[in-house]
Order: sequence, then structure tokens, then C-alpha cells
Amino acid sequence: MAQLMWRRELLTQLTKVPAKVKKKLAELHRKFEEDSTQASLHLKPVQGARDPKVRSARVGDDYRAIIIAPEQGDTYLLVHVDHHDEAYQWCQSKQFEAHGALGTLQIFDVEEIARAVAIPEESSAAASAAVDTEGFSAAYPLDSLDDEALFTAGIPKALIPAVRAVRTDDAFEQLAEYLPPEAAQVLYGVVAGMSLDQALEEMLGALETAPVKPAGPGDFSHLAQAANLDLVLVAGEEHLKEILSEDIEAWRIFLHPYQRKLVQWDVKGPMKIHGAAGTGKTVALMHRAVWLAKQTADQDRVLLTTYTTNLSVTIKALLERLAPKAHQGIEVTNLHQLARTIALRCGWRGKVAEDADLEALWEQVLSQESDLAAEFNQDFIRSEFAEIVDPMGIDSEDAYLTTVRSGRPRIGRAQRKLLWRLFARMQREQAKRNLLTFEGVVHQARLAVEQGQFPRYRHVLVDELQDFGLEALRLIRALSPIDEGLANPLCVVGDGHQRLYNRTPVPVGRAGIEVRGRSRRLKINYRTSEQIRRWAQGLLAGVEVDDLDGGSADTTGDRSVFRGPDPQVLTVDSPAAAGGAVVDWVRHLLDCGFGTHEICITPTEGAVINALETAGIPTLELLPRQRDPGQDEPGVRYGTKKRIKGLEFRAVVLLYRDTDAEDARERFANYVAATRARELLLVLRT
Ligand SMILES: Nc1ncnc2c1ncn2[C@@H]1O[C@H](COP(=O)(O)OP(=O)(O)OP(=O)(O)O)[C@@H](O)[C@H]1O
Repeated sequence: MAQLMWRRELLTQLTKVPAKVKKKLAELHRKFEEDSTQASLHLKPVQGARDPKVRSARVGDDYRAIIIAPEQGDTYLLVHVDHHDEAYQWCQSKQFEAHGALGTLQIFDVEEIARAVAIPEESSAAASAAVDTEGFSAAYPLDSLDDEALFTAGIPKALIPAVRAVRTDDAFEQLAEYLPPEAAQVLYGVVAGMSLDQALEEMLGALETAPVKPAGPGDFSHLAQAANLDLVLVAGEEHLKEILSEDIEAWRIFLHPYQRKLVQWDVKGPMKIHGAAGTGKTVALMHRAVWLAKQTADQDRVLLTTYTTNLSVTIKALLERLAPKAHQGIEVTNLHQLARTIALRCGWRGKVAEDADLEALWEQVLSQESDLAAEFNQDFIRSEFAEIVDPMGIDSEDAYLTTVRSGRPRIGRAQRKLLWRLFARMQREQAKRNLLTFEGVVHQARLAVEQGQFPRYRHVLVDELQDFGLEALRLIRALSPIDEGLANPLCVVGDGHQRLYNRTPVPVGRAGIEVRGRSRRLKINYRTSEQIRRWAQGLLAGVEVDDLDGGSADTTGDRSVFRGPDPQVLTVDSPAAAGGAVVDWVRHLLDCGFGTHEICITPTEGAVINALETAGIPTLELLPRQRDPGQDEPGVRYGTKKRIKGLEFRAVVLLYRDTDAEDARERFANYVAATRARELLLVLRT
């Protein structure tokens, strides 16, 4: 039986073609599955096409589908649909080849590249290759790769001379636009200083299986197993219907090969995925949850937990779309909800302390122990409790004396002993009133699970791990079957650049979650333009960012899949001036066709919101525990930087105070805020 693989870009084209054409495409697909002889399918060679494998099929009076017929095997590729003339024009000078080293499909146009960048004569390229491989000149990082290495990196043979001619970053950036995307990614890694092997592993995620190599450039039979960025094998009628439906988003069906490998990585112990904002971590985690749920017995439970409520609400809705059936087997919640449920089910009957409760207790404790308290700054006492004692579940002097307090001001043993008296008193006062902080509830839940009062899950998956404190890590460890030796017990995902709540990085290893050898980093940004990604990354220049397990996060080779305008940075001298600038900008965006729901302002600033309302532009506050209603409810969104975490918008206004640069926490928050923007970012400095 023949197979027909579909190219990702068809999805965007499908939104523009009439329903009749989509129906014809579905018929064509079915015919392939039934009988692929070219006579029955009426595939016609395209006159004058550079690549002899190009065929066209009629899908409506004036519409043609472009199909690539294999030279070996029985896998065909549906690569384009358009009006007759445009479709023929599109495929005229392109080549379609299965790459001999990577095993992926590559589409390239030598003529187009020659028009855009100068390609040297074969002979001079060969001469320069000979010089470089003998090590005489290594002026540009790519010089270290000879022709064979460039081929191994995924460059089609016909494009090797063009790559060899590159001598500067600008020339490389220009050429990279035209290279097959996976090859461009590998070369970006090399240009950033990686060895070829490293770049192949880091950028394409070679985990353990080598790609299946095609018998020749016209053999597409192994493409389904290759690290293709943009081909999908349609699996059955339902899948086809889904692809042809209006609202299919690319993330639901096209995973980056690295994401795909992580989704289906069968591991013996806990695993970790990290990566900067927008690199598709949540998408990979959701697909993994579905993959696990589909192979789990009915009685076994799968847990997916986040730190913030808003992200868990968003994930729940996305999972329903991703897997209408399998999502029912996945429990989605956030850490505090989870901990509270466990604690309540296990008999805890207390109350979670509000900020006001804690404030009143601190005042009491500090006045009762005024001599002791006078030895320290009061803010220091409270923050030491909130950031160290409470989240780490410290309940004895010994534990406090020996705890690691990374990121906190240094204090000696004698000072710790004095401080402990205050903390112990605070804990006693809480216990008397049956009050627990959120961290305290997490601690109770952890104890209950460890004592066997609450059943474990078969698979546990965690997002926003950077905000989990030590007790929270211990809780998720206890909830997963790590100690039972079962496969895929726990998958944790996070990003040290986005730590907003838990100030002190806690390596997962400290909670007994051993991920060595099972940790991978995603590098390709799908959300944000390259310009916004770089600007946001610049906000954290000089800040040490951790990899969630005691190492540092390496952003070498990080890239966005698309480019856009530079962020606009304006200085304003008052909130009223900021309001005026925002109104002008939003009006301009609305004129360009943006919906109000696609624009977001952060943090909340009354003068700006009033200015919009006064100008007749509706606004909508992003609320806790609620999903963004999307286009159903118009209004320019606004909310705190914490609230918009986990969301994304076409355009974002970031109200930036220059003093933010002095506070590491604000720098992280600004990074999170800026990386919510997909296309446009306006930064208003005050
Ligand atoms: N393979 C993919 N194809 C297309 N789009 C993708 C893919 N993977 C992720 N995306 C899109 O990229 C955006 C970011 O993805 P996701 O939210 O998973 O990233 P993240 O790493 O969890 O981000 P953050 O840490 O900033 O919250 C989303 O719009 C998502 O739909």
C-alpha cells in the first residue's frame, strides 16, 4: 500500500483554499491508500520542472496539488496546493531529496539561492576546501568542516559550494534562510562554537537511534522515521479530518524531531527537559503525557502538574484538543491544589494562611522576641523563613544549621542558632492556630504520601519546575514510582530563566531525583521572533542561570524559527505619557488587522488602562485561575508579569522601570514578560 506524507506548510495554504478543494485532497489521499498506480491517480509530470520527480494532480478546476513521486519505494509526498499557474511556478526550479546522511526530506532551490547569495565556481570551492582541511586557515568556524562533514551536517551536495563561500556571520545568516532548516540548525551550532558531533546532538537531538538512510535521494520510504521538521504521515481517516479542519495548530501534529524524541523517550528513571522560553517544553510535555496515557492501563493514573494555576488551566484546555479521549486519563492540576487535595484527603483540617494571617503572626513573634529580633533586619528574618525554612520543610534546629542556603546572604552558625529560635516560635504559633503556609501544606502532603496514605501515580509530569522548592520536589518524587523501578516514572520540565516564585535554585538531585544522562535541552524557539528572543536574552546578561540540577544553562546555539522587527524601545517620562504611547501603538496595530485580544500590556498600570478605555479601545484583565477566552472576548489584555506567564500574544507592551535592572528578580520577570510576545514588542522605559 502506498503512503502519502503531507508537508507542514500545506496547513497554512489550506486556510485559503475552497472547501471543494479540501474535499478533493481528502479523496486523493484515500485513493493513494487504495491504489497508488500513477495511472489511477492521474498524476502528471510537470513540464519544465527541474526535478523529474515532480507530479501534479487536479484538485478542482483551477487547483493543482504538487506531489513528489519516489524513485524507489512507495512513499509519495504532498508538498503544495495552489491555483494552477502558481502551483506550477512554485515547483519549477525546486529539488526534492531525501538526504543521504540525515535521512530527512530537503526542499531547496539552487537558482533562488544563486540569485540571493553569490555561489563560487566548483573549482575554487574545492581549492578552498583543500586548504582549509589541511588546517592553514580557519578564518570562519564553518571552515573547519570539509565537504564530507558539510554533507554529514545535512547540507545537500548541490549547496555545499554556497556554504563553503561563507566568511562572515552576516553572509551565513543570509544563506541560512535558504538552507534546509535542520541543516541550518546544525550549522548555527557549529558557528556558535560547537563541534559537528555536538551540533548534531544538541540541535537535532540524536538520542540513541541513528537515522535510517535512504537508498537514494528519491527514496522516501524512511522519512516517517527521520528527524523531519515538517512532514507528517497521516494516520487514518480521523487524522486526515483533523488536518483538513479549520483550527488545526501546527504544534498538535508537527513536533520538532528533538521534541518528538523526548516525547517518546523510553527511560528507566526520571528525566528532565529544560530550555529557554518558547522552546516548546510545554508542548513536548503535553504530547508525552498523551503518549504515556495511551499506553497506561485504565486503573493507572497519570499526573501532570504545574506551579501556577493559570498554566494548568491552559494545559487542561489544550490537552482536550490534542487528545479528545486520552486526556481523560490525565489529571491536570497545579502544585498547591495538588498538595491541598492530598493533605485534606489524608485528614488535615487546618487553614491555609493568608498573607494577613502571616503578617499578624510575625508581628506577634517579633515583639515577643524583640531582643533576638533586634539582632537582624526584619525583612531578612521574614525572607529567610519564606525562602529557606518554609519551602525546604525545615522543622528542627539541626536541619536549619546544615541546610544549603544558595543565593542568600552569608550568616554564621551562631546567627543561625539565634534565628532558629524565631523560626521555631513562628512554627509553634502557626501550629497553635492550625494554620499552614502553602509550603507547609506541601510538607504535610509529602509526609502523607511517604507514609503511604495517598496512592502513587503511574507517571508524573511536571512543568515550571524552576519554581518548585525542595519540599515540592520531594512531594513529586514521592508521588512518582521512582523507587519501584518502573519505566518513565517522572518527567520534569522547566527553565531557570523564568524563576519567579522560588528564589533559590534547588537542584532536583537534592530531592533524590537523579536525572544524570536523562536530561536534554531544547533550543529552537517557536514562539518569539529571533529579534525579540535576543533582546529578552540580553535582559539577563551577566546573570547566572541554572539548569535545574546544579549546573548552568547553556544557551549556545539557541535560535528562533522566524525573524521579525526589532523590539521598539521608547523612553516616557510619566504614566500619562506611557498611556498616550500605548494608545497610538494599539491603534496602529488594530489598523494593521490585529485583534484586541492579540495585544497584551504588562504589568498593570492604571493610567495606561484608563487611556485605552478613554480612547474607546476595550480592555480585559487577565484573572487568576481562568483561561484567556481568546477571540470570543475582545479587549486588550493586561495583567501582572506573573499572571501572563504561560500565555502568549502577537504583540506585548512591557512597562519597564530602569530600576528593574538592579533587581535580579525583576530581570527574570521582564524576561518572562518580553518572551510572551510572538511578533512585536514595545518597551516603554520610565
Ligand atoms: N513543534 C512545534 N511546531 C509549531 N509550534 C510549536 C511547536 N512546539 C511549540 N510550538 C509553539 O511554540 C510556542 C511555545 O511553546 P511552549 O509553550 O511549549 O514553549 P515553552 O518552552 O513551554 O515556553 P515557556 O517556557 O516560555 O512557557 C507555542 O505557541 C507552541 O504552540
